[in-house]
Amino acid sequence: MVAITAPSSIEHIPLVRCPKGANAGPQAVIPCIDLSAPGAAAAVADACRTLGFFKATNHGVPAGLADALESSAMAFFALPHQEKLDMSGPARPLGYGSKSIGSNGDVGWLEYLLLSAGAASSGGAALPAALRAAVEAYTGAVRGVGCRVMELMAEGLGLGASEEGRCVLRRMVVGCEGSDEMLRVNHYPPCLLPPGRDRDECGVTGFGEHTDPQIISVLRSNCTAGLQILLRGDYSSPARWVPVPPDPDSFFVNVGDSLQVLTNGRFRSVKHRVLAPEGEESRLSVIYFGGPAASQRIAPLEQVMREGEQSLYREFTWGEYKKAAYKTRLGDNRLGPYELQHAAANDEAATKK
Ligand SMILES: O=C(O)CCC(=O)C(=O)O
Ligand SMILES: [Fe+2]
Repeated sequence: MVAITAPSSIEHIPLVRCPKGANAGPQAVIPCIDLSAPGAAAAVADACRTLGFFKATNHGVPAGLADALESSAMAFFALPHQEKLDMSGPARPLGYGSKSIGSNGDVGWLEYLLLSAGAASSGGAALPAALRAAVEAYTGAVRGVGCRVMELMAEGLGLGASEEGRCVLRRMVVGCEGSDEMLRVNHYPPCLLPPGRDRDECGVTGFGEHTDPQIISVLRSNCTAGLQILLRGDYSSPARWVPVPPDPDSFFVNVGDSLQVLTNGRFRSVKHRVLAPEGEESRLSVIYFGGPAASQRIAPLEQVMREGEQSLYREFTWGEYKKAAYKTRLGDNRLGPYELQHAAANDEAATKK
């Protein structure tokens, strides 16, 4: 990625270009899972193993909740810069941020609000009343989707026989004292690169590539495209970025790094990024991040481990991981320092069975 000069018609910030990569190779099919269908748990587990990402339909959240949040968020983002800052404070990390993501030099073509979303949270107390009310109502509903998804994940991992097993993931996030739920509202204004040789091949980075560190993320956006996920490569094909067609009526679920560790690598966190919109319309996305309490130990769940299987990760607490994540760049492999070299031994043990 290369920093370039912004066109004079838009505010002068360092733009980061990235190859669009969207048209190379066949279109990827994003798994689309009806959360209320009989085979949902198996389909969720399959999507989490292969892509770490899927689209969830039949989720039961009334469209009005997302619409209300979208319109009150757009009204907020239309306010003068200083007013937005005064109302929510600068993102440290919670608050209003513009163009810079985190404190380590990552930039993107967006502005955002990052709010604590715990059941007892008073995040965003000084925000406009309509926005606060919309955030609260939406958070309650999307938390419900997260709960359903985490139960299906557990069931798909084979833990559904007992109440304890089925709820093991959900209970780390919802109804657990001190859990770390957050809501992020991202606004990407349109941004067209100046005419040039490679405008067709390159876009402007809205949100640079990364994995989400939590257990799960549940995303909903308006109709404006931009989100892409990285399809992992294998011996026969290289990794490639594929666009995720927007669908405001559905939610998109990401496996986060912590879930990758909790499942000892069975579920894989998905690398994703956003390209800034090039048409007339802004992209507005809202992401619910389900993270556990700071003291929660993140290590493979005993119930998922086969006999003799070794952990692929050195264990950590969510508090430690989050602190370490804030010190890294967006695109860094944050799990790297925790990886242990047991994959080959586990593969061998599995084939002997
Ligand atoms: O805005 C989007 O569509 C995705 C943003 C994202 O990945 C994030 O906020 O973690
Ligand atoms: Fe993300």
